[in-house]
Amino acid sequence: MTIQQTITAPEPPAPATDDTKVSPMMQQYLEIKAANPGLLLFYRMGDFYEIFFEDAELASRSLGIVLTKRGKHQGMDIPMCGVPVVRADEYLHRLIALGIRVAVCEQMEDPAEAKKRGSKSVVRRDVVRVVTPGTLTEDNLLDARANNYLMAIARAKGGDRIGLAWIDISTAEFIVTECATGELGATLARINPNEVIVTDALYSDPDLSQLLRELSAVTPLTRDVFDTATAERRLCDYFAVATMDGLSAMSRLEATAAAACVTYVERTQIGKRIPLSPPTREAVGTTMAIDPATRANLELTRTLGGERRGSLLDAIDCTVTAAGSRLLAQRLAAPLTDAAGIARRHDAVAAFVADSGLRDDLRSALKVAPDMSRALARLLVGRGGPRDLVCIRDGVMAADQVLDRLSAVENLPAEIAAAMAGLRRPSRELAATFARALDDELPLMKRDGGFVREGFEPVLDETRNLRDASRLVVASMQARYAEDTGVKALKIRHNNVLGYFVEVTAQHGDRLMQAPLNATFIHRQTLAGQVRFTTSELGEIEAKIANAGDRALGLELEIFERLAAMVADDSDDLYAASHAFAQLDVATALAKLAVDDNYVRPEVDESLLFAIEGGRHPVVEQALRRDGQPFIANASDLSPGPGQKSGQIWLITGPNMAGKSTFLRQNALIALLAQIGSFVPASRARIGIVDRLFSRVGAADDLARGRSTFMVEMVETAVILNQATERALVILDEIGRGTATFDGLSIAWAAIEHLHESNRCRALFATHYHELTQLSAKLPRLFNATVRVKEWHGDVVFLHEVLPGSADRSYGIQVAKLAGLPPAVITRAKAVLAKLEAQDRGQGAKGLIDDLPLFAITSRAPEEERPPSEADLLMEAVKALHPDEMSPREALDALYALKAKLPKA
Ligand SMILES: Nc1ncnc2c1ncn2[C@@H]1O[C@H](COP(=O)(O)OP(=O)(O)OP(=O)(O)O)[C@@H](O)[C@H]1O
Repeated sequence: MTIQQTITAPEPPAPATDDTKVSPMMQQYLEIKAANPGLLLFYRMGDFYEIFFEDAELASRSLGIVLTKRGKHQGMDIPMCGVPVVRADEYLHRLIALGIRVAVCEQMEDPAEAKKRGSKSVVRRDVVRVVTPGTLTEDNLLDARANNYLMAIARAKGGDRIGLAWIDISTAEFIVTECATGELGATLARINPNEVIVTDALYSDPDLSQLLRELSAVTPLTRDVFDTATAERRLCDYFAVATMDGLSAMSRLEATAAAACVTYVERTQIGKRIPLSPPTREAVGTTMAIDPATRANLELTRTLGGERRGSLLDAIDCTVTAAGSRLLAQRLAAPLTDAAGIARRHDAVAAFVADSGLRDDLRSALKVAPDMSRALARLLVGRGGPRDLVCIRDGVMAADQVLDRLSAVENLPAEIAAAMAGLRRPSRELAATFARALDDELPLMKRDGGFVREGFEPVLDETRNLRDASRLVVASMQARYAEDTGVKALKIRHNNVLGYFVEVTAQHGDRLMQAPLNATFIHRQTLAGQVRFTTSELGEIEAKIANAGDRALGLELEIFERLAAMVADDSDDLYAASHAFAQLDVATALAKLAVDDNYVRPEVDESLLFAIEGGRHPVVEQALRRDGQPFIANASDLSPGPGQKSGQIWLITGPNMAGKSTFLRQNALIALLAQIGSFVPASRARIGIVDRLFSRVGAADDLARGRSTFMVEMVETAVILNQATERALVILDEIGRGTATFDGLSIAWAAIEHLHESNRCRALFATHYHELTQLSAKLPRLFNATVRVKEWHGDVVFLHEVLPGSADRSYGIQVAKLAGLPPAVITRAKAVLAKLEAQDRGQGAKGLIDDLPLFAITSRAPEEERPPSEADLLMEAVKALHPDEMSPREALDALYALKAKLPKA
């Protein structure tokens, strides 16, 4: 869903006349609202964020909270609703999920301060932060297992190239790249940003609007954010450097997008500088291209129903840390295409497969290691708490543990050695200081105090003693007052309104209000059952306690800032260590998966091989295992045959439910797993790098985009036939089934010829059009395979074995019977089928193969070259006539001339 919020500020208030008087507070609200267009305003009033006008209506609808009224504006009621500050995160989370951006406006001074300026003065307020889906840092607003990307898309006027930059504030990642407009969809699908920013103009560009509107949140911004002329300067300012040359080489478009990202971050974080790594350029062509339809069809990170459960990622994710899970998802989104890089990852997995003790020890250590990167990000933007500091301390300590364990092993592969180098980077002194400074029990917020360990800072200890000693004084005072007044039940209590006060039950109240006790006890409040007093002595001690308490808190906050500054100084090294943890987590997790599910190391090289022995489907296998069912392993071989230069196409026929789709998908997933650096579910796999993966499987309507099932199928097929090259792997399942039989068969027929002659890629093609198997007689790289079933007393038994050959029938009626169609329908269907088959006998497609020349030949005879027909000539002659300029005689002659051109009967 795309939401471009058009929350408009209410009309600015008219000058105050008697009936349109605007209160000073409302005046302030309207000014702040007008300064923050397009944002829903959370306006802090005491313990609530209040929301007014149209914002209130939107919030009430979106959050299901009660809409009330508060006062009047220009004679009309002001709609209002409120969110308690303590629950604000929960509500923010829901608004963000709907793509609504929120400006949080806080009270910038104590109400008492405002009062000093006059009784009518309004508390100073300001927007301290804009909360948007792509700029979150709070743990409770983020999905721990997924990256949270903000992406900027820039395009030069009239150009075809697009500059992209994306950042994850919570991990400091900052990446830029460029692509052609046509590749934008695939790139967006790969990165899967949580928020995209574009110019207003791009947002309404007809070429891109469809694509952009399908994203979860798109924020159109004014042109200045994407201004190319100032891009470099804005980047230099952000990174506090004189020139970007030293940071990274970027194209102008990339720099424009990168600058848009930092400007947007600055605008949303208001006054806080978010630390980001300098932008790195994503190397073009180093990852397998997978278009959005293929990602969706293969259910890589979500099932077609939108769930994580049941997806490939869910099946292979054995990571034990959130950062590891995020890295695995990133790798799955962008499999590598260089054999050396892939081998490096396989080496690491292999080392952990071979040494189960090492694997288990590391996993146990990683399990308790905290998510340092997100704690780091919070600390760096000034939103961190004491628990984030502890997270850093524990992270560095965990790094030592992991290093200890790894140091005991010899000859570790390069990927693990690199991770170890990352773990060594953070300063150990920092961890030691933190260990001395931080208490065992920690409050969530730094402003609650009490997180610095006793003994760390002598001045703090002294101040705390003073505060605590004064508290003891209060206790002894209570005993003395009880004695002096003779009221045993006298208590000294504290609340925020009265501060410290003496409380007695109503029956003793009078005594304290009379001489001589009234000289000491000053009456403050009478409640139903109690009477409350203060004394000057109590006032003094209260001031002392408050002072000492305030000073202790002030000292603690100073210490907090000192520690946070140490983190900031060491942030690059801490990020490196955090990434190293994630790398180790992914490598050990993939090793565990390989061992538990019996995966092997694939042999990946630059060839065009694709030979899988004993291949299985990673997700279906796990599902069947849970039901106690075995998965039948199957081989495939799309490698070029002897004397051939290009890979093969397998045409798979077989009954419904036999396992064709499963077989197709498993081969695609094996290639993908191999290239992310994982072992694969097979007994042996030899794979020549796949640079592009295409799949067209299943059929689904896309009514939201106004496309029928058949249209979706054809659009996706068109992409494949237009783009697949020799290094691609193509999976096509039942092309043409969404239309009339002969249309479908013809399309499938022509598509196979095109794949074979033009694309020359490795491909798997499943179909129920058995006529297509004839094509193997003409196409040397087309190989027929079938999924075996057995017929048993009229029923069908699925064996799920893929073998050379072709199926003679689809057993559709037997499958329908299994599905529970009424017996009468089954009997009737059998009769109809028998009749149809008898009629069709001898007239099938067998003749076609001889009658029709191959695709390659037909394509060489373009339509324009045929001689004009008589109808064409006639049309030309009619077009040449100009009736308005003709005399009746000329018109009659022309009519005779036309008649003469008609073919003689
Ligand atoms: N190799 C296998 N081993 C065990 N069970 C399998 C295997 N392949 C498929 N199955 C089971 O058979 C079911 C049907 O498989 P699949 O959807 O791949 O069939 P299909 O031939 O594509 O059917 P249709 O032509 O009706 O679309 C799967 O859900 C799975 O449970």
